[in-house]
Amino acid sequence: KEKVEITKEQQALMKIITDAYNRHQIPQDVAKKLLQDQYSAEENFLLLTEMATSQVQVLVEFTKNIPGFLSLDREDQIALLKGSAVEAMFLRSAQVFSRKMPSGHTEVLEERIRKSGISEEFITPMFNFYKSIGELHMVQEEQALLTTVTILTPDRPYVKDQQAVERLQETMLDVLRKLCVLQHPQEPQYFARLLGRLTELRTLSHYHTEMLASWRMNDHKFTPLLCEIWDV
Ligand SMILES: N#Cc1ccccc1NC(=O)[C@H](C1CCCCC1)n1c(-c2ccc(Cl)cc2)nc2cc(F)c(F)cc21
Repeated sequence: KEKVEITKEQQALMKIITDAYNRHQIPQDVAKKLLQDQYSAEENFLLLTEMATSQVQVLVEFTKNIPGFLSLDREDQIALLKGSAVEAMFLRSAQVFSRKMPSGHTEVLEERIRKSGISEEFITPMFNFYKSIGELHMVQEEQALLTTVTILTPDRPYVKDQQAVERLQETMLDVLRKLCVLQHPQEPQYFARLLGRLTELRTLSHYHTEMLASWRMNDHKFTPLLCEIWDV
């Protein structure tokens, strides 16, 4: 049984990523808002576009703290941000949904989201993903590294130097793998399960354009930044 050990450099890398991840979170907590009041489909859609717009802004700030990201080709940096923004939003939403809440709150939150305006066909795959993320009981370092691994996906559209991105992603995957072994010693397949969620995340993110277009209301308005990032 090989002894898994996180090196000093990997420890430092994990701290940089986790601190940046915790620093760059959206201030107002949408879950609290949703638990407080019931909103119309229009108000919920506006709330979503506001959340998603500020999410993109904090994502840009977060990536500046990923060691090596700023050394990538500038156009590749943009391609990675554009290619991962929707997945990062669903990953963040899943982490918010999976947070420990007072009993009964998660059920209320789920109900409010079910009734928010999203069309029926997307509710099940979305909550299946949220619950599968919840079952992993990730520690914050794992959440931060998983988001980083998602951002550093080499095969996003328009990435020119895929090898450079691959090298960065492999560095992060190595730390994440060791962390999983150390955090979940009884579950040798935990790391594989974690990566399997990224496949589910990519599938869910393919629906996002339809999810927005089918929001139960007319005249969907988007911010200029979202028009850039979401193919709407
Ligand atoms: N959280 C969060 C979050 C953080 C950054 C960016 C977007 C976020 N998501 C959001 O705000 C939306 C709200 C927006 C108002 C109407 C109801 C959904 N959201 C989504 C959801 C994201 C996308 C798409 Cl197409 C459908 C749903 N899954 C959520 C799960 C949660 F538990 C949660 F509280 C909020 C959640």
